[in-house]
Amino acid sequence: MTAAETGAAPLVVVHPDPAVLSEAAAARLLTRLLDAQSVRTPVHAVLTGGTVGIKTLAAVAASPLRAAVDWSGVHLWWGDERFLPDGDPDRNETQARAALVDALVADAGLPADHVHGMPAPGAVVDGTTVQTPEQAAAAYAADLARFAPASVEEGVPAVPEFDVLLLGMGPDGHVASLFPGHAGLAARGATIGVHGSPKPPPERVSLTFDALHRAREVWVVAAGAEKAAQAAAALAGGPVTEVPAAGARGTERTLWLLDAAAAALAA
Ligand SMILES: O=C1O[C@H](COP(=O)(O)O)[C@@H](O)[C@H](O)[C@H]1O
Repeated sequence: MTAAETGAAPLVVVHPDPAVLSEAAAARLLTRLLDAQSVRTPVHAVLTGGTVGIKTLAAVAASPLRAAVDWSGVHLWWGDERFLPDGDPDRNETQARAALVDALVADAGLPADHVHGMPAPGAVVDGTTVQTPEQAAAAYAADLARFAPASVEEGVPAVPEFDVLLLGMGPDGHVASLFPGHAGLAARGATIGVHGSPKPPPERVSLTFDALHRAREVWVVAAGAEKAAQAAAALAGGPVTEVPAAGARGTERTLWLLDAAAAALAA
């Protein structure tokens, strides 16, 4: 089975513009966390970088509904990270912290140790200094494994069954840091170190498709005419080697949340 045939077929929701898209995605994310908390705790959410991803977090921060979530029972993860020093403004974590995460820790009861950022260069993890994307990826895989179900099938990576996993999509069709033509598209295990990213910075850390596919719900959020061709190609089924977003699938639901410009070429 190919990545594009794994999991739930995509459902597309189109919003008129990026502002409404971000507000709607934020409302949907809060509702998803609430619904998940009604059946289990803790719940696990995977955040994304990118334009709409960060705007969505800012909309969560501004929403009165965020008080309805029990943040003490939420774990936050990232789908990918730029391998840059801690606090660098181009890190997805830095942007997410500024938009939402730091405020949740400061005043909404989100425990600081529930914020699972991908290790930056120079971070010390279990006594070892992280110097390469591969070392960061291995450390992140170990953290993910702490929250995996007690038993997983052979070949399935030890990661939580994420309740919701957000992904932005680049104009080249990349999701997380899984880029067209890169060997990482076929990587096994939970995480990979990435070199030679066509979008700066060149070094990154990413979840693999195997890990993304452990999410109950995968949501691709994208806006703008420059995303339209790859959105249409992904929704038409790939191939994943050329359009990685085609492989973004959740076990229970795959949602594409687009603005009208990004959806313009989709059938
Ligand atoms: O580099 C990245 O880019 C994508 C998409 O970003 P956008 O600004 O074109 O929306 C993002 O999803 C990914 O997390 C990030 O590392």
